[in-house]
Amino acid sequence: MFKAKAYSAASATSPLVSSTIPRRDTTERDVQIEILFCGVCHSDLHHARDEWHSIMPTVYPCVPGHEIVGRVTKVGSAVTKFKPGDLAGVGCLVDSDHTCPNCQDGLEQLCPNQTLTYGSPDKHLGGVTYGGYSDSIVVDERFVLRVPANLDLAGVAPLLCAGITTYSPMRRWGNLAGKKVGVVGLGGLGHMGVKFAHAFGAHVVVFTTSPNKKEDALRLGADEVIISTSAEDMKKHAGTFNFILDTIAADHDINAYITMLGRDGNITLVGAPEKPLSVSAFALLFGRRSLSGSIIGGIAETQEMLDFCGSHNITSDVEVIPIQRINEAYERLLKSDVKYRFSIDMASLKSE
Ligand SMILES: NC(=O)c1ccc[n+]([C@@H]2O[C@H](COP(=O)([O-])OP(=O)(O)OC[C@H]3O[C@@H](n4cnc5c(N)ncnc54)[C@H](O)[C@@H]3O)[C@@H](O)[C@H]2O)c1
Repeated sequence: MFKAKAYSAASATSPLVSSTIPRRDTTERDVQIEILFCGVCHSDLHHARDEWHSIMPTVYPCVPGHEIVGRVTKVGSAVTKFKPGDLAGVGCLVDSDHTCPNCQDGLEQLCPNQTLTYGSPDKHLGGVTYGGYSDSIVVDERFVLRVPANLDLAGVAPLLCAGITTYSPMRRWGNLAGKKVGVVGLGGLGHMGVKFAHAFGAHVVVFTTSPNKKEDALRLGADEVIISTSAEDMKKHAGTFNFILDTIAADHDINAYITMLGRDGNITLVGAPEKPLSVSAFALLFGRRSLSGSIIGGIAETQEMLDFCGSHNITSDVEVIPIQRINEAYERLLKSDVKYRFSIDMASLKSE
């Protein structure tokens, strides 16, 4: 075991502060990574403030962060995929049972015995797992991703969660080329959804409550923008979408978006608001529409997404911050005041 530097929260109402955490020594299959950048996902904030208490209560102290990119510093004797000096990525998962039907199908994100990067029981050290707001992490090589060398690393980090979370459901819903695809909420996930839908050849429409995001949405790859507070705008597009990705982090009227779908259209929820949403049966019945959920993606698919980003030159639009500004970043995230993801430069932790 060794000590790593990290930022942790001691309770749902305390700020994140500088601390030290234990990390395990590399075992046979492990890769030790010096973390260079870690994205700030809205899930980090939900977790740090225990907003998902009824589903998965937070154990304190907690260290969030599951959009990790770094450089390998050490590998165990049985590691074959990585060597010291390689770039490496880690997303939301660091282990699974490898034997359940979901794992067998490469869907580790659905494994009932998965280990999340933060907040899961730590099989090695006891306590819970600690995430990427830290200078290092030790992970089983099966959960470590190869990072394309041509991409900006600060912008790569968010691909490990925001990227795969939006890529996976769009891939699952088939060939989107020429289809009318909506993205609801232009935040960290939403802006990646726009980039992927555009790269897949869809006609991309962004729903946003903020008229000032219109220009950005078009720059990111949207073909049209709907200001969702305009009843007239919404009415014009009702019943015309093939697929909609809903990334909203807070309570909202999902029926307004369900009725945007055409026949057999699907709306997939990736946003995870604290409170249940109210769904109108009639909005689904008319048009034989469907509502689904999706959570990150499997490891093979995450690698596929990173390789796709490498060949299409796709990264997240980031504002790079030092770790010392993380609490302020959370407040700004709540006000949608970030274009479009904070990425923490972990070199800032060296001075702690
Ligand atoms: N399903 C998954 O695997 C997965 C993975 C990562 C994050 N998430 C969840 O997805 C959600 C979004 O995460 P993010 O990191 O993109 O957050 P974010 O804060 O960057 O973006 C959320 C967006 O929702 C918009 N929004 C908030 N309230 C709204 C409202 N009432 N009406 C319309 N728009 C509204 C905000 O303006 C913002 O653009 C969070 O709940 C997060 O926990 C889910």
